Amino acid sequence: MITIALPKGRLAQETADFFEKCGLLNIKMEEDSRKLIFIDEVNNLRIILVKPFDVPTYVEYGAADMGVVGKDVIMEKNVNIFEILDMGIGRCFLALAGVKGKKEDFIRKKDKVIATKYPEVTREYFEKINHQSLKVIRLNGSVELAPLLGLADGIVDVVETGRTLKENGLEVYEKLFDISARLIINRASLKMKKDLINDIVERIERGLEIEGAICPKS
Ligand SMILES: Nc1ncnc2c1ncn2[C@@H]1O[C@H](COP(=O)(O)OP(=O)(O)OP(=O)(O)O)[C@@H](O)[C@H]1O
Ligand SMILES: O=P(O)(O)OC[C@H]1O[C@H](OP(=O)(O)OP(=O)(O)O)[C@H](O)[C@@H]1O
Repeated sequence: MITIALPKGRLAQETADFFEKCGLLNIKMEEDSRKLIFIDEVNNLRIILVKPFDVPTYVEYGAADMGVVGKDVIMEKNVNIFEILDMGIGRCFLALAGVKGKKEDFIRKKDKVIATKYPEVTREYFEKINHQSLKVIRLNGSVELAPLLGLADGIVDVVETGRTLKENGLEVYEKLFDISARLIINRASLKMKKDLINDIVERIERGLEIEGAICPKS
């Protein structure tokens, strides 16, 4: 049996629909259900629902053989997993943003404070551009409030339509990375359950109508 960790939240429905389309989900997951674990006897699959930031943890430790998670989370958590496929869903981008019209002030400021759900990605980015004095404040959501209330000079956050930034008087200063949901695999499972995993990956690839990017043969 293969255990797949799917993210609760905004990616949940799209991922479940996609798996269904690939013939990989022969069970009904009621939207208002509180169940976190589902068995698909037909496909010999166990589906677990976890918080997006916990998907890589379940996969890294082998509690799940595979999982679906945003590239933003993979970058932030820096876990030892195998990222096999871009599923092309949950498209958005990570951006550095701040108060509209204040980008030049932001650039000139020496001791910058950035609020974000992605402290690691943020530190790495500012290191890469050789910015010396940075304070990162970790928030869990509504990050756009931080520059408005003087908590931070800017934010690093996910942008999809740009509506949240716009409605709060902010703008993108710099686009950092394109994001989409990825299929990730536990490294041991990749070896021990190679055939079962290859079968799932192939079905997903067929669903994506792409070729290549299959499990390494070793
Ligand atoms: N507009 C968007 N805002 C945030 N994430 C998005 C958006 N569009 C796509 N995504 C992707 O969806 C994933 C899950 O987003 P979601 O908002 O459900 O999780 P979360 O904010 O990490 O969870 P929680 O609300 O529990 O903190 C993100 O990691 C990202 O890859
Ligand atoms: O560009 P947009 O289409 O407006 O989407 C981006 C917004 O969506 C996410 O927030 P979410 O709704 O997950 O709420 P949160 O602030 O609690 O993270 C993200 O953190 C942005 O705030």
